[in-house]
Amino acid sequence: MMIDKKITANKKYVICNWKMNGSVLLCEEYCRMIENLVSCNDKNRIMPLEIIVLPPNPYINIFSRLLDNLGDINMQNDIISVRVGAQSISSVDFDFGSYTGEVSSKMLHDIGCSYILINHYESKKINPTCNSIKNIQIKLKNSWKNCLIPIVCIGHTIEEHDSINSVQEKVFNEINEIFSNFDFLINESRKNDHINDKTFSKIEFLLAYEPSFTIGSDKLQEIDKVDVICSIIKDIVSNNIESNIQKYKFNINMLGLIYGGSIDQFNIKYICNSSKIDGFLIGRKSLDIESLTNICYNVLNRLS
Ligand SMILES: O=C(CO)COP(=O)(O)O
Repeated sequence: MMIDKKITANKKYVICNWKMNGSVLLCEEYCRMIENLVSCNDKNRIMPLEIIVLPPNPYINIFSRLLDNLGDINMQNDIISVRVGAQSISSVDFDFGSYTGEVSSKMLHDIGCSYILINHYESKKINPTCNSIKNIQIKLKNSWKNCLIPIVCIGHTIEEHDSINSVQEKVFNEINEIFSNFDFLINESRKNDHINDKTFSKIEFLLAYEPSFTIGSDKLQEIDKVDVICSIIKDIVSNNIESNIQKYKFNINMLGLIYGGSIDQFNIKYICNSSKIDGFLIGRKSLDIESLTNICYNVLNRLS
């Protein structure tokens, strides 16, 4: 497998997955943190940082409104931008209807979400049926249809982790399964009344590599291994789905590869040095403003 250094996103990401945590107070604290980050940031940096916040659904709108109140924060400083997303969408293949308890991607787009987390290990554990490959593909299609950018999680278990070959096989199979039917998904996603070839010229997604045994465990995977696996993943994407998606103006050089699992304010200093990683998916430490600020500073200072 060749390591392709070209495949690097043109910005860096810190993705804050609150999981089933948060409060109005946390929304307010986040806004203060963002103000501080922007005001302290060196405006001459070349690599922009996008902070993506994924609160539980009841807080999405509150957080977005508080963010709006900050004014032109994203304009003042091209280097740091903030976007909001959701942690899950329904696998029901409709925008509206009698589906008690379900939330569609159309609704999430309506309240200002830009991103949607798909195929997260914890969601799969809690609700395997709703996260079958068929349902993941429905979620992908409906995200694109409603202009949401999917953050697609992939990973492997501790048993598979012991051999690079089994990791490679697992991530290869998972990526290929999820992105099989690509033509069909894209064509279906374009059936939205408001979207046609002119307005919907680009397919975007982020891939998040999260080994399941590192999630919530305080065990960061060895950085050398993360580097190797991230290279393998970028190779798999470029070898297997790039040709399929070129016609949809998907730019492989823009693919963001995100790493997640027990990132904190200490280990970020090391893992930040990886040239293969375009950003981080953070769980517990995204709830701790001091740690998160520290993580953001490290990403701003190290990744380039
Ligand atoms: O699952 C994760 C982010 O989506 C990682 O969670 P932790 O950072 O708490 O390990």
